[in-house]
Amino acid sequence: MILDIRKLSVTLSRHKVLDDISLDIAAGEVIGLLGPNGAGKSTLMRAAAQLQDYDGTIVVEGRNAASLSANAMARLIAYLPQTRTIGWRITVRDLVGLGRLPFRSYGTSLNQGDREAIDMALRLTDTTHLADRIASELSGGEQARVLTARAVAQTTPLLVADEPASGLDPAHQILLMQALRRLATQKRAVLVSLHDLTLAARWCDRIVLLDQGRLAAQGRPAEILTRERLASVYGIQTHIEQTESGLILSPTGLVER
Ligand SMILES: Nc1ncnc2c1ncn2[C@@H]1O[C@H](COP(=O)(O)OP(=O)(O)OP(=O)(O)O)[C@@H](O)[C@H]1O
Repeated sequence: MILDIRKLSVTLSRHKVLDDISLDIAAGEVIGLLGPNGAGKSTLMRAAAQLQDYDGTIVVEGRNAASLSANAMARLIAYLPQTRTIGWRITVRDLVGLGRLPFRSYGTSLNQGDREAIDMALRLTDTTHLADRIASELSGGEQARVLTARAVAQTTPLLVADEPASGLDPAHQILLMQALRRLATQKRAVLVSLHDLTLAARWCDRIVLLDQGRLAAQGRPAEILTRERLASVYGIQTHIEQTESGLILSPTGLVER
């Protein structure tokens, strides 16, 4: 098991933001973390990356995450936060290269393995042609892809990505999901939060659905993303169609409450 979360609870300003969440992620899996705004997705991801205090246990690759050093954690989990604005003048290649820091001793230069990881991350995110540009001068979607590349370059067993598809054009959304699928191999896995139901249904092995800090359901996309459940969790009416390329889910309106 790559990630094992047991009885995770988080309380912020006396408000229980996550309540008794248990889930595990095996090697090879892409897990889609879904739920309405405020459901607790970012909080769960931040807790998994040890950026958030919590109650419960989080085990990464058999090791209790709470007892790991920051550097050891950075070799196990790459975390892509939701906010993705680049505030400094740095080239794209140098920024993506920051993903290699956990593997380098202070003051040493990039080795062949580092350069290969950076090139792979640039390729997977379709940012190779941007490598020599100043990252802060890129468009919003380009900056988002570059920051995804930085996390990919970390080559960790687990990638935790908070809404990496937001702001991307449709082609780059598909490229991103293909890249996440490619990253999930026998040794690696991905936890990704998404608001696009079709992307989640088509590209994720499993959906974990949060609702008001609780685990509403988890399982295969077709089992979880049903009209009834989407109505009760998101308050939407949804047109669902099974096509040759997979499930398509289009929200068509709001449920009258
Ligand atoms: N510091 C804080 N103090 C109090 N409540 C907080 C704090 N940070 C977050 N929250 C609350 O925790 C809940 C979960 O927030 P979180 O960001 O995890 O949701 P989310 O599912 O990622 O939402 P979104 O889809 O909007 O990104 C929200 O109700 C939010 O208002």
